[in-house]
Order: sequence, then C-alpha cells, then structure tokens
Amino acid sequence: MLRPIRRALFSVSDKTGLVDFARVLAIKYNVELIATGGTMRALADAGLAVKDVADLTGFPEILDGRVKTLHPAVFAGLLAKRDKPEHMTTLAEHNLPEIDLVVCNLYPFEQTVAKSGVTVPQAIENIDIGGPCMIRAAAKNFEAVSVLVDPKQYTPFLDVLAQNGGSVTRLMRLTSAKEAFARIQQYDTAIAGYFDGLHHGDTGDAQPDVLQVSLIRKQTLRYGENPHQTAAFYTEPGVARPCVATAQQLHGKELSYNNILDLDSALNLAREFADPAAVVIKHNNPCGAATAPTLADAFAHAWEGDPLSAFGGILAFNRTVDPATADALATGQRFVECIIAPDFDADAFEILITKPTWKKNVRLLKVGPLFGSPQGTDYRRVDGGLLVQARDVGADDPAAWRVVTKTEPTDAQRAALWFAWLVCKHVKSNAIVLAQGTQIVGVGAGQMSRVDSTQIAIKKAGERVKGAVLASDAFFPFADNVEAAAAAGVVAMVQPGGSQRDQESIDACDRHGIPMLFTGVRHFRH
Ligand SMILES: NC(=O)c1ncn([C@@H]2O[C@H](COP(=O)(O)O)[C@@H](O)[C@H]2O)c1NC=O
Repeated sequence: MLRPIRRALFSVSDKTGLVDFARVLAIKYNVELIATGGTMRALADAGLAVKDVADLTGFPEILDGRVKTLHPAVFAGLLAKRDKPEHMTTLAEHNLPEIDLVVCNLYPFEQTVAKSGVTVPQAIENIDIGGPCMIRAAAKNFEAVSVLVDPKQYTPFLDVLAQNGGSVTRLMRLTSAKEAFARIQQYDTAIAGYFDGLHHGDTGDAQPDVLQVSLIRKQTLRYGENPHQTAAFYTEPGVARPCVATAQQLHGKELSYNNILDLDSALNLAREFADPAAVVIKHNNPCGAATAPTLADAFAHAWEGDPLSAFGGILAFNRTVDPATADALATGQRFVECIIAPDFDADAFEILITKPTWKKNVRLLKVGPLFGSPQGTDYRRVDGGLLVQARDVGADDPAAWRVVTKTEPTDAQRAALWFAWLVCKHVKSNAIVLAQGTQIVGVGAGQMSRVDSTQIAIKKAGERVKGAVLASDAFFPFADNVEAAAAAGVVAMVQPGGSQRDQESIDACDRHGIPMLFTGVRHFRH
C-alpha cells in the first residue's frame, strides 16, 4: 500500500547527503521537517524550514544529549497503528502528530572503538540510545512508517517517491525496515563485543560465552574455491587498518575467492619484515620471499626462490612499488595474478598496466602504509561450529632462542635463521623452509610427514641447499630430518624443540658440527 510522506524526523550523526535529501523532501514533496539539535542546525544553515524536536516534545535536550528524542510525543507518532481508530483517537487527544519517516544514523561507535587509544568513557558516550529506539519503532511500524539508516538509501528512496507521486510503496518500507533491524543488530553486536572485551580484561577469560559476529557483505564473488560453490566476501564493520579487507583495487579483473585468501597470506608475510620485502604466494603458501636493500632486488630474489611455482602467483610488497620493481616484474615470461602493496608509484603503475602481456587482468591492490600485525580473532569453520583462537602474532623473540648444540651459529646464520623462521610461520604444516641469507631457496609445505617436507624443500633448493639454513615450524620427532638436511649441505637449523627425542636431533647436529637453536615457540598452521 502506498503511504504519502507528510512529516519526517531527522537525527543523523553522519550528515553526508543530508541537506540535498531534505531539500527535495521539503521543496518537491512539501514534507514537514523536524530534527534534533545538530541535524536541525545543518538543515537551518542550508536555508531549510525545520522544526526543533524539542518543540514537538515540549522538552529540551538534556544530559549532554543522552535524552533528546526519548519522549512519548516522538514514539507515539511513530508507533500508532494508522488503521486502528483507538490509536488515532489517542494521538488526537494528546495532540501528537503522526511521523511518516525517520532518517537516523547512529553515533559512530564502531569507528570510535576502532581507533587506537580510545578510552572507556569515549566509547560509552558513543553508544547511541535514542537513535536505535526510534529506528526500531519506525521499523516495527513499517506498514505506515519509513526508516532510513544510511545516506546510501536516500537516492533509491527519492526514486520511489518520484515514481509514486510522493508516496512510498510497501515494498520500500519493508526493505528499509529489514535494513534498519540489520543495522541495529550490527550496532549492538559491536557494542556487545566491546563489553565482552572489557569483561575479559577484568576476568582473564579469553573467549566469550556467546560469540556474536556481525559482518557486512563487501562483495559477491563469482564463485568460491571452485566454480560450483557460491561465495561472498564479508568484512568487519569499521575496520580501518591496512589489510586485504580495506585494500583498494586500482586495476584489473574482479578478485576471486582464492585471490583474496592468497592476498591475505601474502600481505601478512610481507609485513613481517622491516627491510624492503617481496613475497610470492601460490595456493596460500610462500614459494618465494626475500628482503634486500632495494625492493627490485627483493623481488628478483623472491622470484628466483622457485620461478616455476611463481608463475601465476600472488605478490605482496611491504614498500611502494617503484619503477625498477615494476620493470623487473613486467619483463620476460613472468606472469602474476595479483599484486598488493602499500602503494604504486605513478610510473610503476603505468608500467604494470601497459607493459606485460597480462596487463589487462592483473589485479593491483593498494593497502596504504603497513603498520602493526593483523588484529582480531582467528575463526575456522567446522561442521556444526566455529573454532576461535587468538591470532598467531607477537610470540617470537630471537633474543630468547637457545643454542642447544656444541657449535654456535655465526651472526650471519642467526640472521638467516630469523628470516627463515618468519617465513616458516606462514607455511602450512608440516613446514620446512630453507634460506640463503634473506632469500628463500626451498619450501616444503603441508606434508603429513616432516621428513617429506624436508625432502621437498631440499629438492626445491637444488644446488642452493649447500650452505642454506633450515627452519622447522614444529619440533623434529626424530633425527631423520637433521640427517637428511646435513647430508644435503644445510649449515644451521632452528626449530621449537620440545620432542622427547630432542637429544637425538641435537646429537645428530653435533656429529655434523651444525648449530641448532630452539625457539620455544611453535608455529603450526593447519
Ligand atoms: N538521546 C536521544 O534521545 C537521541 N536521539 C537521537 N540521538 C542520536 O543523535 C544523533 C544526532 O544528533 P544531532 O542531531 O544533535 O547531531 C543521531 O546519531 C541520533 O541517533 C540520540 N542520542 C543518543 O542516544
């Protein structure tokens, strides 16, 4: 059923598009505008006739804005059933006007708590009370009342008014009511999550009793891991940190499900390093990674890690891509699917979109300056549930590593072991990584037996295994890994330690005169 809009109540924190929208309502459709303090001033400053909500309620805004619209004059006008005579009589008896449209967006709670260093009082003051109440009331009475909770809804709403002579269709009201309740749920989930964090801080409890997750669909994907699987990409509301969810795609084909997974892995590895770094990911595992004084050298060394596997790979850099790096990338038979970096120098961008044969398709993503580690909680779906854990960040301290062999590593070996260890953390278990300096030369990933991973890494390294260092994401259960690595020419090793047979591996290293260090930290990645 069509409903005309005669009176609209505005109360918005985000004033984007407000004036233009309200102007059309007032001028074209003769809608009476009512608004709360700041919103009213914005409308009045733009020359629109607008009534203060305090004139409607007969009550001033009090308690620093904690109470402004929480009044029967507002809620009766929203909740009265227009088809119930008793309700309409009650409105008339109390001289309460019907409100046909609520335009309300909420205090920016999500954005506030996403900022670093926000205090509890700042977070609390950004919990909107009156707004959600109005939104709920209007949405509940959607048979008569319309509600808009996001500036993005203004244009489609005006389109419906234009198509229906200033009236709103039932479908539009129903759609906006659905969106209103979804927004309230999302808002409350963010607040509940914040309080949960506060509560954990006080109780030491690591995970919530009830897990509420509210995510926003950023993109519908063409398909999932395989073409017969439907898929979409959902992101956390208010997320602002540099990550794949906030990255801006500057060029190329639409991202696929597998691209997003690989980009996330690539970026999370690249950001581990302070020096210019390049990372090549294939099927969620690094096949090349390197740091060097220049990004172009880092790229060349990363690609050399395993050029066969790098073909069609996903690349991440921890510095702005410069022309020298872009040139190297665009030269020869190389082919890459996606590149993610803090930024692309204008000339580098031009090279990448004009020079290589794959220029049209390559997806270029700018993520902005990298800082901090990936945040939040790790989720993993299992049938009938969700596994939740803290992220694997911040556990490593090379100063706390223990040399367990008679032979001490050289400084150069220590530096190479640290590099290999950081890469190893991002390889699927069982993970074995071989490095020469700060260049990966062999990776053994995802094998069911550790010694198989070692053999694969050695095979991948070829001649470069001679003089390489080795990192293992978990302890050596037997001395067979040490024997295989030593026979191939590995010169130093790092592993967590903690096996009942540690001594066998230590003895094997001592027999070969190879230094081995224990990290005391494991990095399984299943
Ligand atoms: N307290 C209330 O009665 C109340 N009513 C509406 N608000 C919010 O006040 C904001 C708009 O305020 P202003 O128009 O003063 O800029 C909106 O985000 C709206 O959701 C309220 N604020 C907080 O609860």
